[in-house]
Amino acid sequence: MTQQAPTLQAIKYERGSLQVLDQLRLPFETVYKDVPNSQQGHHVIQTMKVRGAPAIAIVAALSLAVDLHSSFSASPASFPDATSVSTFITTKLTYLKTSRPTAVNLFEAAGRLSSIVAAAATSSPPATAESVVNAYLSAAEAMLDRDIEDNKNIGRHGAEFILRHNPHGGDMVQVLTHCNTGSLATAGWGTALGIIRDLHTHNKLSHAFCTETRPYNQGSRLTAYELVYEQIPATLVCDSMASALLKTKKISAIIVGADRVARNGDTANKIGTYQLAITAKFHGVPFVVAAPSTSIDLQILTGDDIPIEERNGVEVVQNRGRLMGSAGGDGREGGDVPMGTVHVAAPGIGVWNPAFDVTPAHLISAVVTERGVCVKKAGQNVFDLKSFLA
Ligand SMILES: CSC[C@H]1O[C@H](OP(=O)(O)O)[C@H](O)[C@@H]1O
Repeated sequence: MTQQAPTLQAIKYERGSLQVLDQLRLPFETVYKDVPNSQQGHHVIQTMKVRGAPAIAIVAALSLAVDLHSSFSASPASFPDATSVSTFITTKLTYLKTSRPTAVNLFEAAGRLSSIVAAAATSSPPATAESVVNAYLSAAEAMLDRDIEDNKNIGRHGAEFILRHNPHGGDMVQVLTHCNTGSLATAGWGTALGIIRDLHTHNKLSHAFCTETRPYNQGSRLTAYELVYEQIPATLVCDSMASALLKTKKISAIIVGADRVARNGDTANKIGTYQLAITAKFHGVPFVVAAPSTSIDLQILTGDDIPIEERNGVEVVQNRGRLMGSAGGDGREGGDVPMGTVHVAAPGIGVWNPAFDVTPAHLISAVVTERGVCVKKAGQNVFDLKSFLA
């Protein structure tokens, strides 16, 4: 077994304090940004200083935890009873849910935390403001360890599946992944990248390929950073190289994350995922979606109903990186764009910038969760995730 290097930490939390690694500044600068309240939580999520479906939910919940802890500590009189606390929490959760629309984890967490708070506020013996505050803090804080535990299980289940379904045989695999699904998208270890970590830890990974993942470059800036940091054998490819890679290299599987999986298995994930699934099908390569069960939205029957975030076109026409020969970055401190942003497109051109696309279930080989691997029944083109999660 390969010695596990410490994985990067996107989120630093202790009661009363939250910091997030500013991912707009990676891989060139490691800067942690304080998140003292829900408004800043909304900001760091919306500007993608922190991103990744699980991380979005966790940072939203913990930004409210810090907000609630400091507000209650500073002025207990502002919270005369349990109802005043639950109203504060519900209002802030409603606001945090407006930060980004596609990743269902944020909405699942908000719903679950609201239920916990409502139960605490109506419990007997009669609830107090403090008892409801503590109920929220405990539930929000538990998300950190739970996410890491889920990701370790996803890694184990996914690695077993990929080794068992390697189209090239043998006990070592080469895989391709898209976007960033590692410690920078979660509380730690990661989902699709967690599978890669598990394979590497057990000496079953001969090589990992990652796409740059235009336009935000989660692959070249974040996944490549994680892989290099942990000395996992890896190669960066342009998004446009994926089909040529599958044609010329013995790729055992394509592994991706998910922002929202519909009940039938249709999956919304980073833009570019759909075309990877198409080329995987063409080349007979297993296409594996890795996500915690909190990314599965049983309320949505098919991918047609998944809201797809469209982001500002500036993210397409401006490239991110370090200006060569510069002191590093564009000189703006704490801006909402990555360091060294340069304009790379003809001024005046129109831009379409959907942040996600939907991969239909019939192109997906398996949905790997912390509970195990869901596959389609023989002859079926869709998954039955409701039964799988029952
Ligand atoms: C485990 S992260 C899941 C998912 O989130 C990423 O999107 P974004 O970077 O815009 O937050 C990407 O789609 C990942 O696959």
